[in-house]
Amino acid sequence: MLRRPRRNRKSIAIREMVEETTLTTKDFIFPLFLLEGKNKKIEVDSMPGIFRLTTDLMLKEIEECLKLGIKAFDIFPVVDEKYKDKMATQSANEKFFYLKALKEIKAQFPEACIMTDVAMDPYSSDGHDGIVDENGNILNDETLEVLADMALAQAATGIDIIGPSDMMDGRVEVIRDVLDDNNFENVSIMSYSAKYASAFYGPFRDALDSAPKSGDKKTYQMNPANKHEALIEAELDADEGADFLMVKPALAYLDVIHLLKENHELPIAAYNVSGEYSMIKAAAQKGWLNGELAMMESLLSIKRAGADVILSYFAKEAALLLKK
Ligand SMILES: NCc1[nH]cc(CCC(=O)O)c1CC(=O)O
Ligand SMILES: [Mg+2]
Repeated sequence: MLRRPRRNRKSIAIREMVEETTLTTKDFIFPLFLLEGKNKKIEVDSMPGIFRLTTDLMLKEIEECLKLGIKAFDIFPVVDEKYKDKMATQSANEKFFYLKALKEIKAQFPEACIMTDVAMDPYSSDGHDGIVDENGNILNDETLEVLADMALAQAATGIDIIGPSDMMDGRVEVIRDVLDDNNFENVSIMSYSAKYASAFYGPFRDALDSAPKSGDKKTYQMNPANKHEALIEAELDADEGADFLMVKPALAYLDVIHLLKENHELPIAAYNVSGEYSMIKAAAQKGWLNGELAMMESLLSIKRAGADVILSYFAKEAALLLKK
């Protein structure tokens, strides 16, 4: 035999030498769930090890993560039902707890990269990412105004990256315009470009209590059957001024991550979503698979597929392992 691929696997030294993909803590953005109030920490039942935190405790968590080398965080507010309405009004109220918290976090850790989510669902009494009319339709262009106000209010807190996750058409352009018109030309946009209508968001909707009150998100989030349509979404977002293109979820969509990486020069992000986290956690708790190995293999596969940036609830655990 002239060629024996096993020779390049014969020792750790050689295996490491020929390794094609290296996962590092710098790849991660750690999503965090923000609670109103003080000194409260509530675990998400369907996401063991993930907690909703009040601002004071989140500051401590961010400090710990920074020491581990995690430099970027995506912050999602848990909004009490009494603050929700049809127009997601509280999303742009500078006195509302989440905007005050963002300001505090950014002031305390200016070196941290703070990302926020733009979509109506956490603040909406309908639990949808856009405005719902009397017939249950999600209104695209009317929603854009709400998203622009929300993005501007978030930018005013000093955060670094706006993450539109709503899948309305044209929102990247509208957000870019409003940011630029208000001297926030240095605030980045990480667009959820190819965001699929996925069952894997279930635990996240538990965490925020943000599930749609009626219907589903299939008229705006993408059909899991479609790959080439992701190229249209990505091209539009790139043209409209996005700084990053995101694919979400990650593991069931590695082909889409690869496709976007091959076709775009912009950095590609992938969101390793809540359900992907919970599946591994649940199986590990049952002793059905080795949770640490499954976690690292999944994260590595997302990077190998072409992701430059990985949003993952595993970020802290993986950073601890990578440090060892
Ligand atoms: N638009 C809100 C939003 N932003 C991120 C996620 C999901 C993240 C996860 O599952 O971890 C969702 C849920 C949804 O679209 O229903
Ligand atoms: Mg789009």
